Amino acid sequence: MGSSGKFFVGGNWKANGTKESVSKLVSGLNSAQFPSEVDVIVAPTFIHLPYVVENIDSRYQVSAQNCWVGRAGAYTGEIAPEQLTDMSVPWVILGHSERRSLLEEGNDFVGAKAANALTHGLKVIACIGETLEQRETGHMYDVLEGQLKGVADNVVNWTDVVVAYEPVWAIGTGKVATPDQAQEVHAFIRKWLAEKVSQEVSAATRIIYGGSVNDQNAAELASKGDVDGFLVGGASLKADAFATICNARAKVPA
Ligand SMILES: O=C[C@H](O)COP(=O)(O)O
Repeated sequence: MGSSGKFFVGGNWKANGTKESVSKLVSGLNSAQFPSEVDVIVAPTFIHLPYVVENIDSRYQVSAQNCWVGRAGAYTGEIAPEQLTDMSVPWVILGHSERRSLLEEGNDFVGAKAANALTHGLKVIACIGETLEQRETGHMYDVLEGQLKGVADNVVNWTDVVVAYEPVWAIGTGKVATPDQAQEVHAFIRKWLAEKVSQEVSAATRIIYGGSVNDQNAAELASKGDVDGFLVGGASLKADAFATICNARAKVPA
């Protein structure tokens, strides 16, 4: 059973884009068609956020890809949540596996960042996911539980939290999880939320899938009951492909 919320598609642009390519992408997205029953979020780099906030049409919501764990202040190179809300950026992606592995962000740190972001009025896309080695050695569910616990130990109100399941082995590799693999883990996450947080949070929280989602595979993944949307990397840099993914729930796979 999926969440009671709207289907959700996020585009994580990662460290991609130039003034020229971002302008072309925004204009392509402004011409794209998708149903109003889908929440569509785009997450440019910090440096491109003001341009995107100013120029993308109001059907889209804008997200940062990270924020600081505390208030604004003497934290060189960081951006605090209240600075994002001041710039009309309502969302932030936290705990992406690239930050967990490259910057050694741990479960509790990600949870603390999520709590801080929520306190300052941001909505949070909280990412979790296992590596191939963790999956193949039977540690997948322990890893996912630890990551979920990091969020649950810190976050009190889940209303503005979306959980993104992104198996590390599927990110940017072209090796998408099968619809059944995604459904199995999403169902596990929903059950965990019901048991460890509350039935209400489990029923209302959107659990989205990320990892090599594209315009060819999105509809079949979206047909799974517990897949409430996607977090898209590479394919979100192409307006046409991204628009197709935004329409995935409406399509019946062949
Ligand atoms: O945040 C998005 C994910 O890392 C997925 O990236 P990808 O679609 O390029 O595999």
